[in-house]
Amino acid sequence: MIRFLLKLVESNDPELLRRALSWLYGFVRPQRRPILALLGLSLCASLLVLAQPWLTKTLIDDGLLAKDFPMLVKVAVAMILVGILGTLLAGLNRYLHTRLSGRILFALRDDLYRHLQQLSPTFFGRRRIGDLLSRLDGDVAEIQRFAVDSLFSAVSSVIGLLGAIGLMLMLSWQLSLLLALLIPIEVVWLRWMRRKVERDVRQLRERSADVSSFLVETLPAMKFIQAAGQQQREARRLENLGQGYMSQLLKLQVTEFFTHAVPGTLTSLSRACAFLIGGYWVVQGTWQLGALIAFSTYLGMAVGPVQSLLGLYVALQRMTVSLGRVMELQQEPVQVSQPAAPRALPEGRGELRFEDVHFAHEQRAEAVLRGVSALIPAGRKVAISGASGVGKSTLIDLLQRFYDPEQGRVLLDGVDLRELDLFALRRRIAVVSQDIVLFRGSLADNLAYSAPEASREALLRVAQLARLDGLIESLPQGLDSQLGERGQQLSGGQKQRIAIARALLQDPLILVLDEATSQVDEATEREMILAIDQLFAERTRILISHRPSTLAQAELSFRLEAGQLRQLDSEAMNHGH
Ligand SMILES: Nc1ncnc2c1ncn2[C@@H]1O[C@H](COP(=O)(O)OP(=O)(O)OP(=O)(O)O)[C@@H](O)[C@H]1O
Repeated sequence: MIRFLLKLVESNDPELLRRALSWLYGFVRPQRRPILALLGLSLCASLLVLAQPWLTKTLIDDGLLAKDFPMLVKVAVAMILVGILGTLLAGLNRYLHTRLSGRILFALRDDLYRHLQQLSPTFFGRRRIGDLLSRLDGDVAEIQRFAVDSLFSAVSSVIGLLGAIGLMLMLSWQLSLLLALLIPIEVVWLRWMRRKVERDVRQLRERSADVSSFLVETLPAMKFIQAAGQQQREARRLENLGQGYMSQLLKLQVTEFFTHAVPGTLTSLSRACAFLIGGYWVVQGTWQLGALIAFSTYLGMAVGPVQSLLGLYVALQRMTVSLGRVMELQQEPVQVSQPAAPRALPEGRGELRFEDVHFAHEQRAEAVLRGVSALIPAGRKVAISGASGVGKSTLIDLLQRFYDPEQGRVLLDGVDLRELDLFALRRRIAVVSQDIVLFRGSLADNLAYSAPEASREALLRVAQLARLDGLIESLPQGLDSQLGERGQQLSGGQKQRIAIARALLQDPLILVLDEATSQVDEATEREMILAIDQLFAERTRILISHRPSTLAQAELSFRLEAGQLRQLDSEAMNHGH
């Protein structure tokens, strides 16, 4: 099957297409039995459809024209039964078909989403969310439509075509020669139009991704846009994007119109020919009226499948475009993955060692970390300072294995992070960073995000440690109050305190506060850090801040400068930075 499809599609990269098709086949394969059952049903439905014109012919020639009333009644009853059975089968087919295609669609999307879940922040930084959305949504649906719908459409078309041709030959082989003229012309035409359709479809998908990207970017930033007074500009941008989409859509409509119009016109012409020639024979008395009517119906029925088979050819191109876009995501390499034989976290207390760590972000000329070597002893409170953009957060990203060092290693209690169980590692390193993620849901849900099993008491305790009691009291339903989209109704400091409480609940081995208290007043910050120190006296704590008062509380101080981490002696600490 895959080899057959590969032959049909001319691709610039047959190897990629082969991989894409076998990826796709992986989702169709588990559904073999429902597919076979449905194919059986489709076969019955197609045969019933083929039976109708033959019954009409019998009704006219053997009943009406032969003036045989009992025959007329028999054929009429048969027609009613065939009609009812056909309707029932169509309904059942539709239901089972929707169920099958839904299953395949969700399996495809789940697989893709799981893959995206393993990709690095660099990938998400590079990609527009709207574009990802349109690939996960529109393109995946397009593939699923093809994988399921086209299969059935192909089968019923082939049966319809062969059945119709067979019956036409039985009625009149001479008139059937019309098909020998009609079908090749259609095939040549549709093959020629194929490339244009493919190109237009890809462009349309890209225009549609532009619109979703625009909405995804601007809706959350509405307050900023209003404050900057740029509503007009954004409205105009949407208008332009809409026009871009519209003109591409119209272009595709025109291309598709011509793709179908030529075969459609040819069909009407050949049916007219059949009526002229066949009609002449009926008038001459060499052919029966019922046979002529049945023939012309079969001619229409034969051309339909040819069109839909060739339409499938166009749909196949469309699907290849979508498959290409989806495969781009599916093939995106996972930079950081779970080791083949992950080691459990060592029993130590959280000693960190950086050994000659080098790291450069993708597409940046200069490395941010150029030989970082440092020992962060277990159970200590350590400050890391450094100019903005020098790479402090990047260092923490390496600690959580969002990236791996290009050279050198990071060790936790003497074990290279790359050997450890990735999930256990991330679970035991809690990082409160500058970007705080809050989901729609209650305050309690948000606090317990990384530790969903946490008890109510534990939630209240961490909330108190993070000085959230005031906020909880002021909310109408306390811990169970809804936070709203991305916590927009909260102050910056409140969001930071929620993030800290959430990290505490994770019971980390290493707690990193990366500018985590920058929006909290100094007195509250001191209280919180004191509370954390009491709770985690034995754990490693890393504070990253630009605020001297925060840094002054640390037992050890490091400064990141020129890609290297330097330990400051206490004198340097006292003189500030
Ligand atoms: N995903 C990324 N892709 C490319 N470059 C990046 C990426 N993330 C960060 N950088 C770059 O790496 C450098 C270090 O960034 P990082 O966020 O680690 O700095 P920082 O010291 O934490 O800064 P700040 O104190 O302002 O938070 C910056 O020049 C930044 O532009």
